Amino acid sequence: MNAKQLVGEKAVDYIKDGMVVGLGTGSTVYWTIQKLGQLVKEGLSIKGIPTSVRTEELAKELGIPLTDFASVDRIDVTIDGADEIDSELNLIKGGGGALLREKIVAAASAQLIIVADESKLVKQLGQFPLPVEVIPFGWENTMKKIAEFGCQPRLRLVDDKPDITDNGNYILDCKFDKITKPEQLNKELNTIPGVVENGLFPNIANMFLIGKKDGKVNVITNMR
Ligand SMILES: O=C(CO)[C@H](O)[C@H](O)COP(=O)(O)O
Repeated sequence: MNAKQLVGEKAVDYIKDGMVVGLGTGSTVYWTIQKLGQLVKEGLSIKGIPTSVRTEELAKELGIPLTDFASVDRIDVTIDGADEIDSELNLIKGGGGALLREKIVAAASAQLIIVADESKLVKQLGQFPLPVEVIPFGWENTMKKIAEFGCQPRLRLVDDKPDITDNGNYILDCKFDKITKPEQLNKELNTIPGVVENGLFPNIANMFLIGKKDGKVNVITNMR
C-alpha cells in the first residue's frame, strides 16, 4: 500500500457516526472518500460537504450522503491533503485548484485533519508555487500586483487555455524563493483587488497524518 493510501484510509478512524464531514480534494483524500463509501455501505451515518465538484462526484458515486452550509450549523471534522507542510505547521494547498472551497470548509470545521505523504514536509514553504485564485477580469493587472510580493506568477493553463476553477476563476501559480512569513503574506495577498483567495493555510490544521515510506503513519498534533 502506498503512503497516500495508508494515511488516506487511516483518517476514517477520526470519523464517527452522526458527524458532518468536510471532504477535501486530491489523490490522498481520494482514499479517505473511498473508505468512507465502504463504511457508509456498512451502516456508517455521516453527511459530507465536498470541497470541489470532483469530490462531490466521487462521493455521489460511492453513495456518501451530502449536505450544504444551508442545512447544517457545524462541520465536525474535515479531512484534506496538502502540497507543502512546514515545520511550523503552515500549509500550501491548491495544487488541485480547489483552494477556495477548501479554505471555506476548513474555516468552518471544528477539526482539520491533513493527510499527506512525507514528501510534503518541508522546512520552509515556497518550493511549491503558491496557487492564488483570481477573478478573470483584469487578471493580468492582478498578476503584476502579486509579483510585487517578490514572486514569479504564472497563469495555470489546461490545453493552452486558462484553467477555470469550480468558482469560474483563474489560478496563478506563484513561485517564491521562500515564504518567510506565511501568516502575513496570506493576509496581504488577499487585500489585492482581484485576488479571491490564496493557498496559504497558516497554522489552522489540528492534526496531521503523515505516511512514511516504511509503511508507518506519523501522527502530529498541533498544540497551538
Ligand atoms: O490542495 C489540494 C487541492 O486543491 C490538495 O489537497 C493538494 O494538492 C494535495 O493533493 P494530493 O493529495 O493529490 O497530493
